[in-house]
Amino acid sequence: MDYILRTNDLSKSYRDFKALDGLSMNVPRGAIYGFVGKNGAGKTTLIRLICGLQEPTSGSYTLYGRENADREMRKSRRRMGAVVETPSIYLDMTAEDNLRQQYRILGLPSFDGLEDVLKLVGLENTGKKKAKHFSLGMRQRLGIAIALVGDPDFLVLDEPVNGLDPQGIIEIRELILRLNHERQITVLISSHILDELSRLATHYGFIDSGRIVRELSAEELEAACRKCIRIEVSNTGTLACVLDEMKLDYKILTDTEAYVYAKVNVTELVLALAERDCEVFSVQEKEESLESYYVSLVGGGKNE
Ligand SMILES: Nc1ncnc2c1ncn2[C@@H]1O[C@H](COP(=O)(O)OP(=O)(O)OP(=O)(O)O)[C@@H](O)[C@H]1O
Repeated sequence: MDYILRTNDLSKSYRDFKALDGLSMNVPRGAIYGFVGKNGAGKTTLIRLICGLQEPTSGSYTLYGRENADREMRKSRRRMGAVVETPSIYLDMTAEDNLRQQYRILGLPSFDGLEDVLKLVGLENTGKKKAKHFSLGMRQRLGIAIALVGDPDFLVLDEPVNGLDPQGIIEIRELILRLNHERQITVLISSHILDELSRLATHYGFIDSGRIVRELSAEELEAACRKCIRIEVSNTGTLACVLDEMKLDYKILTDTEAYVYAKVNVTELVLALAERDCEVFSVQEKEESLESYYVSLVGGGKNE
Protein backbone atom coordinates (compact mmCIF):
# COMPACT_ATOMS: atom_id res chain seq x y z
CA MET A 1 0.00 0.00 0.00
CA ASP A 2 1.04 3.57 -0.68
CA TYR A 3 1.28 5.72 2.47
CA ILE A 4 1.33 9.48 2.79
CA LEU A 5 2.41 9.42 6.43
CA ARG A 6 4.15 6.72 8.47
CA THR A 7 5.52 7.14 11.94
CA ASN A 8 7.98 4.77 13.47
CA ASP A 9 8.31 4.47 17.24
CA LEU A 10 7.77 8.20 17.55
CA SER A 11 8.20 9.74 21.01
CA LYS A 12 7.91 13.23 22.39
CA SER A 13 8.67 14.03 26.02
CA TYR A 14 8.08 17.19 27.97
CA ARG A 15 10.57 16.82 30.83
CA ASP A 16 9.65 13.44 32.36
CA PHE A 17 6.25 13.27 30.74
CA LYS A 18 5.85 11.23 27.57
CA ALA A 19 3.15 12.85 25.42
CA LEU A 20 4.00 10.37 22.64
CA ASP A 21 5.42 7.04 23.64
CA GLY A 22 6.63 4.96 20.68
CA LEU A 23 3.75 5.81 18.39
CA SER A 24 3.54 3.97 15.06
CA MET A 25 0.80 4.87 12.61
CA ASN A 26 0.22 4.60 8.87
CA VAL A 27 -1.98 6.89 6.81
CA PRO A 28 -2.71 5.39 3.37
CA ARG A 29 -2.97 7.63 0.31
CA GLY A 30 -6.58 8.58 -0.38
CA ALA A 31 -7.76 7.79 3.16
CA ILE A 32 -9.82 9.82 5.57
CA TYR A 33 -7.89 8.74 8.63
CA GLY A 34 -9.71 9.20 11.92
CA PHE A 35 -7.19 9.76 14.68
CA VAL A 36 -9.20 9.01 17.80
CA GLY A 37 -8.36 9.35 21.46
CA LYS A 38 -9.37 11.00 24.68
CA ASN A 39 -8.31 14.55 25.52
CA GLY A 40 -4.64 14.51 26.42
CA ALA A 41 -3.94 11.26 24.54
CA GLY A 42 -1.33 12.96 22.34
CA LYS A 43 -3.22 13.78 19.12
CA THR A 44 -2.20 17.43 18.88
CA THR A 45 1.38 16.56 19.79
CA LEU A 46 1.60 14.15 16.85
CA ILE A 47 0.10 16.76 14.54
CA ARG A 48 2.52 19.43 15.74
CA LEU A 49 5.44 17.08 15.06
CA ILE A 50 4.41 16.21 11.51
CA CYS A 51 3.77 19.88 10.75
CA GLY A 52 7.34 20.61 11.81
CA LEU A 53 6.23 22.83 14.72
CA GLN A 54 8.13 20.61 17.17
CA GLU A 55 10.89 18.03 16.97
CA PRO A 56 10.47 14.42 18.14
CA THR A 57 12.47 13.28 21.17
CA SER A 58 13.12 9.96 19.43
CA GLY A 59 11.79 7.82 16.59
CA SER A 60 11.05 9.03 13.09
CA TYR A 61 8.35 9.59 10.51
CA THR A 62 8.07 9.82 6.76
CA LEU A 63 5.88 12.16 4.72
CA TYR A 64 5.48 11.07 1.10
CA GLY A 65 8.29 8.60 1.74
CA ARG A 66 10.71 11.30 2.89
CA GLU A 67 12.26 10.92 6.39
CA ASN A 68 11.80 13.75 8.88
CA ALA A 69 15.58 14.22 9.14
CA ASP A 70 15.82 14.70 5.36
CA ARG A 71 16.92 18.22 4.40
CA GLU A 72 14.33 18.28 1.67
CA MET A 73 11.48 17.60 4.11
CA ARG A 74 10.20 21.08 3.41
CA LYS A 75 9.22 19.90 -0.08
CA SER A 76 6.99 17.22 1.42
CA ARG A 77 5.48 19.70 3.84
CA ARG A 78 4.54 22.00 0.99
CA ARG A 79 2.16 19.30 -0.20
CA MET A 80 0.42 19.35 3.15
CA GLY A 81 -2.12 21.79 4.62
CA ALA A 82 -3.08 21.86 8.29
CA VAL A 83 -5.40 23.46 10.79
CA VAL A 84 -3.82 22.89 14.19
CA GLU A 85 -5.83 23.74 17.31
CA THR A 86 -7.67 26.99 16.41
CA PRO A 87 -7.54 28.16 12.79
CA SER A 88 -4.98 30.91 12.23
CA ILE A 89 -7.08 33.62 10.66
CA TYR A 90 -6.94 37.40 10.72
CA LEU A 91 -10.17 38.43 12.41
CA ASP A 92 -10.07 41.96 11.03
CA MET A 93 -9.95 40.74 7.45
CA THR A 94 -12.55 39.36 5.06
CA ALA A 95 -12.39 35.74 3.93
CA GLU A 96 -10.93 36.81 0.60
CA ASP A 97 -8.24 38.98 2.20
CA ASN A 98 -7.32 36.16 4.56
CA LEU A 99 -6.76 33.92 1.56
CA ARG A 100 -4.79 36.60 -0.30
CA GLN A 101 -2.56 36.89 2.75
CA GLN A 102 -1.89 33.16 2.67
CA TYR A 103 -1.02 33.32 -1.05
CA ARG A 104 1.54 36.01 -0.17
CA ILE A 105 2.94 34.01 2.78
CA LEU A 106 3.48 31.01 0.51
CA GLY A 107 5.05 33.28 -2.13
CA LEU A 108 2.63 32.16 -4.82
CA PRO A 109 3.01 34.13 -8.07
CA SER A 110 -0.72 34.89 -8.53
CA PHE A 111 -4.07 34.63 -6.80
CA ASP A 112 -5.23 31.94 -9.23
CA GLY A 113 -7.67 29.51 -7.71
CA LEU A 114 -8.67 31.85 -4.85
CA GLU A 115 -12.32 32.05 -5.95
CA ASP A 116 -12.45 28.27 -6.31
CA VAL A 117 -11.19 27.73 -2.78
CA LEU A 118 -13.73 30.20 -1.38
CA LYS A 119 -16.51 28.43 -3.27
CA LEU A 120 -15.30 25.02 -2.18
CA VAL A 121 -15.69 25.94 1.49
CA GLY A 122 -18.96 27.82 0.91
CA LEU A 123 -17.64 31.29 1.76
CA GLU A 124 -17.91 32.86 -1.70
CA ASN A 125 -20.78 35.15 -0.69
CA THR A 126 -19.33 36.65 2.47
CA GLY A 127 -18.25 39.86 0.69
CA LYS A 128 -17.00 42.58 3.00
CA LYS A 129 -17.89 40.76 6.20
CA LYS A 130 -14.88 40.48 8.48
CA ALA A 131 -13.90 37.13 9.96
CA LYS A 132 -14.61 38.40 13.47
CA HIS A 133 -18.31 38.49 12.53
CA PHE A 134 -18.26 34.90 11.22
CA SER A 135 -19.86 32.00 13.07
CA LEU A 136 -17.51 29.40 14.57
CA GLY A 137 -18.31 27.04 11.68
CA MET A 138 -17.49 29.72 9.08
CA ARG A 139 -14.19 30.43 10.83
CA GLN A 140 -13.38 26.75 10.81
CA ARG A 141 -14.15 26.58 7.09
CA LEU A 142 -12.02 29.67 6.49
CA GLY A 143 -9.19 27.92 8.38
CA ILE A 144 -9.58 24.94 6.06
CA ALA A 145 -9.64 27.26 3.02
CA ILE A 146 -6.33 28.78 4.15
CA ALA A 147 -4.88 25.29 4.57
CA LEU A 148 -6.00 24.52 1.01
CA VAL A 149 -4.01 27.39 -0.52
CA GLY A 150 -1.09 25.95 -2.46
CA ASP A 151 -3.18 22.94 -3.52
CA PRO A 152 -2.07 20.37 -0.92
CA ASP A 153 -2.97 16.73 -1.35
CA PHE A 154 -2.74 15.97 2.36
CA LEU A 155 -4.90 17.87 4.81
CA VAL A 156 -4.47 17.62 8.58
CA LEU A 157 -7.32 18.81 10.78
CA ASP A 158 -7.06 18.91 14.55
CA GLU A 159 -10.50 18.49 16.17
CA PRO A 160 -12.26 20.42 13.38
CA VAL A 161 -15.79 20.06 14.76
CA ASN A 162 -14.98 20.97 18.36
CA GLY A 163 -17.58 23.40 19.68
CA LEU A 164 -19.61 23.52 16.46
CA ASP A 165 -23.41 23.33 16.39
CA PRO A 166 -25.04 20.40 14.53
CA GLN A 167 -25.37 22.42 11.29
CA GLY A 168 -21.70 23.45 11.48
CA ILE A 169 -20.70 19.83 12.04
CA ILE A 170 -22.62 18.70 8.96
CA GLU A 171 -21.02 21.42 6.81
CA ILE A 172 -17.50 20.45 7.87
CA ARG A 173 -18.27 16.76 7.32
CA GLU A 174 -19.59 17.42 3.82
CA LEU A 175 -16.62 19.61 3.01
CA ILE A 176 -14.15 16.92 4.09
CA LEU A 177 -15.97 14.30 2.04
CA ARG A 178 -15.97 16.60 -0.99
CA LEU A 179 -12.25 17.30 -0.67
CA ASN A 180 -11.54 13.60 -0.41
CA HIS A 181 -13.86 12.44 -3.19
CA GLU A 182 -13.53 15.24 -5.70
CA ARG A 183 -9.97 16.38 -5.11
CA GLN A 184 -8.47 13.09 -3.93
CA ILE A 185 -7.09 14.82 -0.84
CA THR A 186 -5.92 12.47 1.91
CA VAL A 187 -7.24 13.70 5.25
CA LEU A 188 -5.97 13.10 8.78
CA ILE A 189 -8.59 14.24 11.24
CA SER A 190 -8.25 14.06 14.99
CA SER A 191 -11.20 13.84 17.32
CA HIS A 192 -12.33 12.47 20.63
CA ILE A 193 -15.79 11.81 19.14
CA LEU A 194 -15.70 8.43 17.40
CA ASP A 195 -19.35 8.63 16.44
CA GLU A 196 -18.77 11.77 14.37
CA LEU A 197 -15.69 10.30 12.67
CA SER A 198 -17.54 7.10 11.86
CA ARG A 199 -19.62 9.03 9.33
CA LEU A 200 -16.62 9.77 7.18
CA ALA A 201 -13.44 7.90 8.12
CA THR A 202 -12.09 5.12 5.92
CA HIS A 203 -9.33 4.23 8.39
CA TYR A 204 -8.79 4.66 12.10
CA GLY A 205 -5.92 4.96 14.52
CA PHE A 206 -6.89 4.75 18.19
CA ILE A 207 -4.43 6.53 20.44
CA ASP A 208 -4.14 6.19 24.21
CA SER A 209 -1.39 7.61 26.42
CA GLY A 210 0.79 8.44 23.42
CA ARG A 211 0.58 5.02 21.76
CA ILE A 212 -1.52 3.59 18.95
CA VAL A 213 -3.58 0.85 20.55
CA ARG A 214 -5.27 -0.21 17.32
CA GLU A 215 -5.15 0.77 13.67
CA LEU A 216 -7.81 -0.56 11.35
CA SER A 217 -9.95 0.16 8.30
CA ALA A 218 -13.60 1.21 8.46
CA GLU A 219 -14.61 -2.27 7.24
CA GLU A 220 -12.55 -3.89 9.98
CA LEU A 221 -14.07 -1.61 12.59
CA GLU A 222 -17.54 -2.48 11.39
CA ALA A 223 -16.71 -6.18 11.53
CA ALA A 224 -15.14 -5.86 14.98
CA CYS A 225 -18.25 -4.12 16.23
CA ARG A 226 -20.45 -6.91 14.95
CA LYS A 227 -18.29 -9.68 16.28
CA CYS A 228 -18.69 -9.32 19.96
CA ILE A 229 -19.87 -11.99 22.33
CA ARG A 230 -21.03 -11.66 25.87
CA ILE A 231 -19.91 -14.65 27.89
CA GLU A 232 -20.92 -15.70 31.38
CA VAL A 233 -18.53 -18.00 33.24
CA SER A 234 -17.82 -19.12 36.79
CA ASN A 235 -14.57 -17.15 36.95
CA THR A 236 -13.56 -14.29 34.67
CA GLY A 237 -9.99 -14.40 36.04
CA THR A 238 -9.53 -17.80 34.38
CA LEU A 239 -11.34 -16.56 31.27
CA ALA A 240 -8.90 -13.63 31.02
CA CYS A 241 -5.89 -16.02 31.14
CA VAL A 242 -7.35 -18.19 28.39
CA LEU A 243 -8.26 -15.20 26.20
CA ASP A 244 -4.76 -13.75 26.66
CA GLU A 245 -3.29 -17.04 25.48
CA MET A 246 -5.64 -17.02 22.48
CA LYS A 247 -4.60 -13.38 21.85
CA LEU A 248 -8.19 -12.18 21.82
CA ASP A 249 -9.42 -8.75 22.92
CA TYR A 250 -11.88 -8.70 25.77
CA LYS A 251 -13.34 -6.63 28.53
CA ILE A 252 -14.19 -8.04 31.96
CA LEU A 253 -17.55 -6.71 33.13
CA THR A 254 -17.99 -8.51 36.47
CA ASP A 255 -16.55 -11.58 38.27
CA THR A 256 -18.67 -13.72 35.98
CA GLU A 257 -19.29 -11.71 32.78
CA ALA A 258 -17.13 -10.44 29.95
CA TYR A 259 -17.23 -9.19 26.35
CA VAL A 260 -14.95 -10.81 23.78
CA TYR A 261 -14.19 -8.59 20.77
CA ALA A 262 -13.30 -11.06 18.03
CA LYS A 263 -14.58 -13.95 16.03
CA VAL A 264 -14.29 -16.74 18.56
CA ASN A 265 -14.17 -20.46 18.07
CA VAL A 266 -16.63 -21.15 20.88
CA THR A 267 -15.88 -24.89 21.10
CA GLU A 268 -12.17 -24.22 21.49
CA LEU A 269 -12.82 -21.58 24.12
CA VAL A 270 -15.23 -23.75 26.12
CA LEU A 271 -12.80 -26.70 26.05
CA ALA A 272 -9.88 -24.53 27.19
CA LEU A 273 -11.99 -23.19 30.05
CA ALA A 274 -13.23 -26.67 31.04
CA GLU A 275 -9.61 -27.82 31.30
CA ARG A 276 -9.13 -25.17 33.97
CA ASP A 277 -12.34 -25.95 35.83
CA CYS A 278 -14.06 -22.81 34.62
CA GLU A 279 -17.72 -23.34 33.78
CA VAL A 280 -19.47 -21.56 30.93
CA PHE A 281 -23.06 -20.56 31.71
CA SER A 282 -23.98 -18.64 28.56
CA VAL A 283 -22.55 -17.29 25.32
CA GLN A 284 -24.49 -14.59 23.54
CA GLU A 285 -23.71 -12.78 20.30
CA LYS A 286 -24.00 -9.09 20.69
CA GLU A 287 -23.95 -6.19 18.29
CA GLU A 288 -21.42 -3.90 19.87
CA SER A 289 -21.74 -0.18 19.48
CA LEU A 290 -18.87 1.95 18.28
CA GLU A 291 -18.98 3.58 21.66
CA SER A 292 -18.27 0.40 23.62
CA TYR A 293 -15.57 -0.63 21.14
CA TYR A 294 -13.91 2.72 21.75
CA VAL A 295 -14.16 2.27 25.50
CA SER A 296 -12.72 -1.24 25.21
CA LEU A 297 -9.67 0.22 23.45
CA VAL A 298 -8.99 3.46 25.23
CA GLY A 299 -10.77 2.83 28.50
CA GLY A 300 -13.11 4.76 30.82
CA GLY A 301 -14.47 8.24 30.32
CA LYS A 302 -13.89 9.29 26.76
CA ASN A 303 -13.34 12.92 27.45
CA GLU A 304 -11.49 13.38 30.67
N1 LIG B 1 4.30 22.04 25.80
C1 LIG B 1 3.91 21.11 26.67
N2 LIG B 1 4.50 20.97 27.88
C2 LIG B 1 4.12 20.01 28.75
N3 LIG B 1 3.15 19.11 28.52
C3 LIG B 1 2.51 19.19 27.35
C4 LIG B 1 2.85 20.17 26.35
N4 LIG B 1 2.04 19.99 25.27
C5 LIG B 1 1.23 18.95 25.58
N5 LIG B 1 1.51 18.47 26.81
C6 LIG B 1 0.85 17.32 27.47
O1 LIG B 1 0.92 16.21 26.60
C7 LIG B 1 -0.28 15.45 26.66
C8 LIG B 1 -0.83 15.27 25.27
O2 LIG B 1 -1.33 16.52 24.82
P1 LIG B 1 -2.04 16.70 23.41
O3 LIG B 1 -2.43 18.13 23.30
O4 LIG B 1 -1.19 16.12 22.35
O5 LIG B 1 -3.33 15.78 23.60
P2 LIG B 1 -4.59 15.66 22.67
O6 LIG B 1 -4.83 14.22 22.45
O7 LIG B 1 -4.44 16.52 21.46
O8 LIG B 1 -5.73 16.21 23.57
P3 LIG B 1 -6.72 17.43 23.32
O9 LIG B 1 -7.87 16.84 22.60
O10 LIG B 1 -7.03 17.84 24.72
O11 LIG B 1 -5.99 18.48 22.56
C9 LIG B 1 -1.22 16.19 27.60
O12 LIG B 1 -1.17 15.56 28.86
C10 LIG B 1 -0.65 17.57 27.67
O13 LIG B 1 -0.90 18.15 28.93
